[in-house]
Amino acid sequence: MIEEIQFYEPNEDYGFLSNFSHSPIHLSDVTWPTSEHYYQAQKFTNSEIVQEILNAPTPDDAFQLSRKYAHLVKSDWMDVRHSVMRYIVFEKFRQNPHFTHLLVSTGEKLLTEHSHKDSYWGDGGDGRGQNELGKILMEVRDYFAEQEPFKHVHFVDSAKLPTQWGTFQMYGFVERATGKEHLALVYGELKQGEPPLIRLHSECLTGDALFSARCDCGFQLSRAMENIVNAGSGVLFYLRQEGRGIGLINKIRAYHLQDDGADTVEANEALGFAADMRNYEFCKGMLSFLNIESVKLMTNNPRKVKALKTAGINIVERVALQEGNNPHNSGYLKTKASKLGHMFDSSFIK
Ligand SMILES: Nc1nc2c(ncn2[C@@H]2O[C@H](COP(=O)(O)OP(=O)(O)OP(=O)(O)O)[C@@H](O)[C@H]2O)c(=O)[nH]1
Ligand SMILES: [Zn+2]
Repeated sequence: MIEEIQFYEPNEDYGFLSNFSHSPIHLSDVTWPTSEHYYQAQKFTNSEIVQEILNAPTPDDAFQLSRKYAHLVKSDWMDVRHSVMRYIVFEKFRQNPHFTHLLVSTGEKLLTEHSHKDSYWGDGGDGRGQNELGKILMEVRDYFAEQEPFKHVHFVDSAKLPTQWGTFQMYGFVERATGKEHLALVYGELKQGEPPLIRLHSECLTGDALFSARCDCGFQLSRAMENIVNAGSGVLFYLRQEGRGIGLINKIRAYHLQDDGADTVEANEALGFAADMRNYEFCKGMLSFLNIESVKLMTNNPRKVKALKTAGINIVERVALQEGNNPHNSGYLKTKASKLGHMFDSSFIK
């Protein structure tokens, strides 16, 4: 049974789908406040009417103006209105990527404009209408679902996450290629043009949750969250890449080999894995959802720096995150430096 999303008012659930939702659309040298403004204005050839509709304070006013001048609608409007609507809905999402992420995140659901006033663009309120706007939205969704950066993750939901340092807003994403569930913990306000302090933290159950001293992850995680709160804003991306991508059980097998003398790279390779199996491509989708283009990145790992640069993310600053050196992990840290290129100060790994 295909799930259905019914939308109508811009301020209700899925309101971004409505033509009345605020979504600036720049066409040649004009900025239309909503797709509704543009659609209603195209009914007329009289430039003064077009200008009056463009300047209408709300989409509802734009709609009322087109009713007021109904006797002046151009003669071929009924022949062209569908292509006008399709064009402006596509442009709305092309120019407002956050909305595009939300649209793509509706997955395969049926999108229905639940409008008792309109049985052409909507369902007529009784489900018997043509729902032409819903059909256009699903077509536009299918297109963007295969495009960068929308194809990597679906946003599902967000909720507050109070912590000892401060309260983050937790965003849940599902990676389309693997089904893995990744998080973005956002603190404070992410301001356009101000690169936020971020961390791409790879999941380490033993370090992050079981207080393990044989790696530096848990120490880094708490420090990173504290740093973000102290900076006033930022994002901790929690990536389900346990064991540098080989998973928890394989990491235990790798630890066992390390208990018998192998180093962290040799152990992975003895199990038939590369030293590091992680891929960060999908992070593009989460960064784009949050409208982040430049970052200050907390890491010691040159591969992460490279991965983000390859993903087109501008790293304005790399912030070292050297935490938790102790007798149980000093060999591990030394191997990360010598074999995986981790950038540690000599004072950190004595
Ligand atoms: N396979 C394997 N994974 C490990 C081992 N120790 C830690 N990990 C995993 O390594 C990941 C963290 O990678 P690190 O190299 O510690 O740090 P990084 O995230 O690459 O780099 P930083 O951003 O500087 O912390 C987590 O997924 C851990 O589960 C190990 O001995 N073997
Ligand atoms: Zn760890």
